[in-house]
Amino acid sequence: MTTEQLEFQIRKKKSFLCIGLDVDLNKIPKHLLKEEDPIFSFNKAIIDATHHLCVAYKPNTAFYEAYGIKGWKSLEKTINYLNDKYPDIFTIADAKRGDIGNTSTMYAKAFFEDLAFDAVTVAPYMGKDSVEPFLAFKDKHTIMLALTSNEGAFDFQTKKVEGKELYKQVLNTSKSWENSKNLMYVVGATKAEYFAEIRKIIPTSFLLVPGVGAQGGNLQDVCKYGLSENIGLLINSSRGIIYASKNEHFANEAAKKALQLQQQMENFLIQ
Ligand SMILES: O=C(O)c1cc(=O)[nH]c(=O)n1[C@@H]1O[C@H](COP(=O)(O)O)[C@@H](O)[C@H]1O
Repeated sequence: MTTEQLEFQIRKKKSFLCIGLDVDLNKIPKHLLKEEDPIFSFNKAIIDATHHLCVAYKPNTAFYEAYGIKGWKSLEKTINYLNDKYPDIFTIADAKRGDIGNTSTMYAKAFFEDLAFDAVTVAPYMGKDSVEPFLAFKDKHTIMLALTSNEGAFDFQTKKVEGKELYKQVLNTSKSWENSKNLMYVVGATKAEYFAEIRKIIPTSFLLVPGVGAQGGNLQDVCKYGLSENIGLLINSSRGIIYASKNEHFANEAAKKALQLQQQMENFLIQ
C-alpha cells in the first residue's frame, strides 16, 4: 500500500487508528482457550468487529514468538486473514529489527515477502546500511524508532550528540538515505510536547504513535501538534482496546473503545 492510499483510507474512514494485536493468552477470554488456535480466534473476532473503525493493525511479534512455532503460525494466519478479507487495511509487523545489511535483507524478506506485511518497525542504532535493505522494497514501509514512549527514551534519544538531540539526528540523517520516502517514524504519544519540533524536521512523514490508553499518552495533544497536511499520523492502542472485556462480548466491547478513539479523530479531521 502506498502512503497516498493510506491517506485515502484515513479520509474515507475518518480514522487514523491503528489497533495493536498484542495477544497474551492470560488476558483473553477463557472460552477461547478451548479453540484450536486461541490467538487467531481472538484476532479474527477483534478484526471483524473493529475493521471499519481503524485503518491499520499492528501485531507485535513478541506476543507470537513467545509461543514458539504455534505463535508464528497464529501470526501468519492473522496477516493472511487481513490481506484476504480486508486488503485496504495497512498492516504493521512490530518486530523492531535492524542488523548488518545481508541480515536486514533477510528480515525484510521475512516480513514483506513471506508474511506480506505493508510495514515493519526497525531500530536505527546500527545506521544507514542496516535500514536501507528494508527501504529497497517498493511500496513497503520501514517505521524507524525516533522518540519512543517509554521512560528509557531519555537514556539516549534525548541526549545531545554534536549539539543536537539524538532523535533529531536520527530524523535528519535518515532523510538522506536511499528510498527514504519509504520511511515512517515512531514517536510516543507520551512525548506530545516534542511533536512541534519533530514536524519542523519531517513535516509530512507518517508517524506511528503508540502510548495512548494503557501508557497514558494524550490523543488531543498529539493531534494538535502532530497532524500534517496529509494527516501523517497512525495512532496505536493495543491493551486499551483489545482487553476491554474478558466475557463473550469482548469483541463488541473492543469496538466500543475503538469507536471512542475514532470519534475523537474524526473531530480533528473535520476541523
Ligand atoms: O514500536 C512500537 O510500536 C512501540 C514503540 C514505543 O515507543 N512504544 C510502544 O509502546 N510501542 C509498542 O506499541 C504497543 C503499545 O501497546 P499499549 O500500551 O498496550 O497500547 C506495544 O506493542 C509496544 O511494543
